Amino acid sequence: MHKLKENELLALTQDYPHWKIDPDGKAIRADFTFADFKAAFAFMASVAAEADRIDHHPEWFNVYNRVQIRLTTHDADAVTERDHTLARFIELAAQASGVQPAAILA
Ligand SMILES: C[C@H](O)[C@H](O)[C@H]1CNC2=NC(N)=NC(=O)C2=N1
Repeated sequence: MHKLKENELLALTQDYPHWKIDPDGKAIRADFTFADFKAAFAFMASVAAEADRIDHHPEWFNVYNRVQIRLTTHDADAVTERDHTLARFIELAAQASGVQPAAILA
C-alpha cells in the first residue's frame, strides 16, 4: 500500500481544493455544503456505494446540508493511494450533487 509523500499530499490539495491535510499528516479532510439535506444525502449515498465497492471507508459527519469527511487508511495509519482514489471519487460525486465551491483561503 503506497503511503503518499508530502509532495503528493500537496498536489492532491491543489487538484481538489476542498481537501486539507491534518497537522500530523496522517489524514485529509474536506467540508462540503450542498443546497439542502436531500442533495447532501444523495452525495453520501453515492460515496457509500463506492466505499463499499472498493472496501475503503470514510469517517464522516452530516448535519442538514453539510458533510464533513476525514480520510485515512487505518491499516497503514497514514494517507495512502486508497485515500487519494476515494477523494477523487468524492470530488466528482460532490460536483454531481451541486456542491458549493470551496472557499479559497489566503
Ligand atoms: C478488512 C477490510 O478490508 C479493512 O478493514 C478495510 C475496510 N475499510 C477501510 N477503510 C479505511 N479508511 N481504512 C482501512 O484501513 C480500511 N480497511
